Amino acid sequence: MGLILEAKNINKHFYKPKDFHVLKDISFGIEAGEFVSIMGKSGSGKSTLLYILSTMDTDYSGSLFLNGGLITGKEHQELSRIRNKNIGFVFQFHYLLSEFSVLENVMLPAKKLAEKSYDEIEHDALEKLNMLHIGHLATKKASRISGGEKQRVAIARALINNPTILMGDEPTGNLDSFNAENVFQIFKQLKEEQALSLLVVTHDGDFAKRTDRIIQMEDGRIVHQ
Ligand SMILES: Nc1ncnc2c1ncn2[C@@H]1O[C@H](COP(=O)(O)OP(=O)(O)OP(=O)(O)O)[C@@H](O)[C@H]1O
Repeated sequence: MGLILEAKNINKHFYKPKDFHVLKDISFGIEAGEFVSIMGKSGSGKSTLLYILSTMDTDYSGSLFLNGGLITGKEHQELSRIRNKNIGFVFQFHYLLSEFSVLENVMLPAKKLAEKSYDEIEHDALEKLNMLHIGHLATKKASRISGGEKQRVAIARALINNPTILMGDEPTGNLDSFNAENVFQIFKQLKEEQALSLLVVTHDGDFAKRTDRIIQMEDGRIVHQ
């Protein structure tokens, strides 16, 4: 199968307070339907890499390809559209808008993309919520649901534009073991039933060892995969 995401010779420096070569010649690819985790000690560069791969950080050298097309060098607006359409992202913290309903939160990225009517987007959002077994929460305010439910809403929001890859930066980091397992099972199901590609930074060895491949980072390099 083809590569969904490919990084070639990614290097990144931080220049303040002094020159720090944080990512050192990172090259790897993710195949369609692959579930990959990134592990490594604190400070090894995992989040920095993930923000480049998710196109949120453009300050690096090297090349990034998404679905075979070169992403590196695209201007801001086009990049933002490519990201919104193709990449779902789940953070450690859910970042839901607390005064909005669950349904409105999930609909937001699709409204921004503006490719469908309001009714279609609402229908899609309910479908995602039902798939994650939280359809009954649709009209509740985001501030009124539990932590585990909030993370599932965040996943539904990340899926609303039917991305080709879902990325997560410690998506289970704030959750108790029950809810963390729930999130893992959702990711596994997305891979198995929808052939979604997943890339997740995690400190949780139990989570990582059940993914297809672990990318081990050390001091800004991939040392094992
Ligand atoms: N904006 C920045 N300016 C300078 N240095 C930074 C900046 N952001 C991160 N760093 C440094 O880059 C290195 C890698 O950071 P990064 O957050 O990618 O690590 P990580 O492996 O994700 O760590 P953790 O597991 O603790 O989240 C660290 O040494 C960090 O201090």
